[in-house]
Amino acid sequence: MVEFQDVSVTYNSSGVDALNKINLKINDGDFAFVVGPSGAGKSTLIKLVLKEIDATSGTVLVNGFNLKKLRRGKVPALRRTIGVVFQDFRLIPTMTVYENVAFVLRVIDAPAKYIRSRVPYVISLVGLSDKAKCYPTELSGGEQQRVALARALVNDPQLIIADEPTGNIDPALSYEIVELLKSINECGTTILMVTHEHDLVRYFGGRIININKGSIDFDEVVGGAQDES
Ligand SMILES: Nc1ncnc2c1ncn2[C@@H]1O[C@H](COP(=O)(O)OP(=O)(O)OP(=O)(O)O)[C@@H](O)[C@H]1O
Repeated sequence: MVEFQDVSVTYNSSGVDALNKINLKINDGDFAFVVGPSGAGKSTLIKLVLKEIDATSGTVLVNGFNLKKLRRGKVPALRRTIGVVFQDFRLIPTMTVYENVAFVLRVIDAPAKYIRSRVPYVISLVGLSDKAKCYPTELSGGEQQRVALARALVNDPQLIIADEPTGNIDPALSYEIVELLKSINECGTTILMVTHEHDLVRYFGGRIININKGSIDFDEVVGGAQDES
């Protein structure tokens, strides 16, 4: 669950009011698109959820943590409840698909036996079992993003944040990535997807949160074009 109560962010360095008294609630199991023009405050919102920055005022609650009260030492515990997928994949080029995904579990000292069963399972969920031994450079952009998704999923997070996940891939493959996020969401994971791609949002529909100049000017569930066909 993600909840923003009257949250504002002013960046000291620029004096910019990036978010202005935002109120927002995303329940467990929701799927929401976050849209809005460049500079609207979308990345600021994501940085708050990950506690990369703190709110200037207001309260941010994420997966049972009150971020204002969360001490530095507890931030890794918060972040373990969240999987993040970035536009530029951020895979480790010297590691295979399997190793990229396993790495997340190794860092948190997961038992080797668990890693051996969990990693192939998650790789199969994203349809890449036959590529497990490949290196990122041997994969298409869409496949690399699937690996990034497997890596975000492997720790069984409550929430996945996908920050422009389709920004670097072929438009036709973008739909597959969102389908995959949808199927992950159907298994109970909350998904927050930031995107500039209006065609995708129109096609899938669902909850759309539009941020404009630091304020939410639209937060509604709309039907998608796919529902009409
Ligand atoms: N670290 C920072 N220091 C100072 N100002 C910042 C910083 N990060 C963002 N801003 C400003 O805050 C406002 C919101 O920026 P933000 O990055 O959240 O927008 P965005 O909606 O994610 O944009 P984009 O779609 O281009 O990524 C902008 O005016 C931006 O210039």
